[in-house]
Amino acid sequence: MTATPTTIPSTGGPSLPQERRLVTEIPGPRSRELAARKDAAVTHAVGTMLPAYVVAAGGGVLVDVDGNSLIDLGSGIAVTTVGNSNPRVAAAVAAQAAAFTHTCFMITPYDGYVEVAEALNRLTPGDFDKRTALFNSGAEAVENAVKIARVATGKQAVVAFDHGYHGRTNLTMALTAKNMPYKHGFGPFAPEVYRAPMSYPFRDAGVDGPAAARRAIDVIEKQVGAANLAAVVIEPIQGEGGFVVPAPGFLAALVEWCRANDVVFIADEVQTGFARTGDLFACDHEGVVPDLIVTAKGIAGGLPLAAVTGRAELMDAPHVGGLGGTYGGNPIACAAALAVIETIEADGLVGRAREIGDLVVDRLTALQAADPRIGEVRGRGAMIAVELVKPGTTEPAAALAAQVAAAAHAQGVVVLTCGTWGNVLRLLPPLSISDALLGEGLDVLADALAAAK
Ligand SMILES: Cc1ncc(COP(=O)(O)O)c(CNCCCC(=O)O)c1O
Repeated sequence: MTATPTTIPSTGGPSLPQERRLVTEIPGPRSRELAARKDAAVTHAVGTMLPAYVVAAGGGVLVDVDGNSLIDLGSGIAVTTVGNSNPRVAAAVAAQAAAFTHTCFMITPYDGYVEVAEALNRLTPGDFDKRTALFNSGAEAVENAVKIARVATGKQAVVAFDHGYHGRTNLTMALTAKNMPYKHGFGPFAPEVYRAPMSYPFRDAGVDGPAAARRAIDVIEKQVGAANLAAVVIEPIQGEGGFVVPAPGFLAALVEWCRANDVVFIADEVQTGFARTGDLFACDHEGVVPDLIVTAKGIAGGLPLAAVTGRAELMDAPHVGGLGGTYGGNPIACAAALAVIETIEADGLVGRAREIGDLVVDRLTALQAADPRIGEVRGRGAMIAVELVKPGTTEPAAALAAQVAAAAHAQGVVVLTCGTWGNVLRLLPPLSISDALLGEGLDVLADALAAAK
């Protein structure tokens, strides 16, 4: 193993030097050695976007085994929203780990699970009686939201949307739109899952929200039938599908139709939840109140936790023992979640997400004015995307997006892509990032775009 560089920190959090520092090429020699070991030990089916192996993280940086300090514009896919190794989260995790690590809530319960449920019932949209169930991953929570809706309505069909993403389990693959890399070869998929057209303003040529909702409802009524439909599952802003923000009024019109037809409206806020979009939940932006809301990712600052929260009469529809799992609501993850919620409230992170969004959109919109390859800058809060196209068209430019992302990675900026066509650069910085570091990351991105052919 290559000699350990002197600048390897053992502690993360906001005390890490908030700088972009390249001491080797990215990835460096120690990362490359680890990547070789990964290839010999881990299936290649689990890919890695940027094989710079991390040793510490915090604020807005990731430090790798070679001593490089990278600007983090990905937050581990919208997870470390309050900052990696956030001090409150780290302390809560350490204290809980020292007390007990697991009992299985279904066997001998503990207060952390109840406190998280109480917080979610209080914080999620809707001023009605709610209940919560905790799980481990977003996909698991989406699966259980569908189980709940099916029992509550006595109906089986589920509708998801074009460009939607909901997970990698069998049912959530059926709900997910994009074949590669999520679904290819893994069928057959769960039955009774149908797809409706999404409101995608950049590609909708002037179809407004209500009209897009009528278009979707027409497909649902003709191809599924409300009498057969248990639930509609939708991301208020689609994540993996390209940060697609539906036109105003689309979600509200869908909710209204669901309410009138005994269809459960499930908001998948796995990627948009917990202050990411400049509201505590993306549904809050338009006053949309889902019947069930699925949360994960940002909920626990990196600890695996997910939740289904919703109307008590729906959540209590399954029989006792019908929901659960060994680890659901793990006590350490619950301790992390309570610290995350405290941090979001104490540090005003909803407002910080809006500040970040304004800063990012201003910079990217200025770039767009001079670069016709930028088809659209969109998103809300600290969930902003750039859709890249062939100049003057809406034709996706996936190779350009990949080239820009790779160039940014080489310069020590971690940026992700997404989108049905892979042509969307997405920015998901931790809300703990400084304006200066965020601005430097955007400078690198701008230079990478300018240099890309
Ligand atoms: C809206 C929405 N619902 C559900 C999920 C699934 O959450 P899990 O915790 O990954 O199961 C996601 C996860 N998104 C990132 C997946 C990355 C990948 O697997 O390549 C999401 O964004």
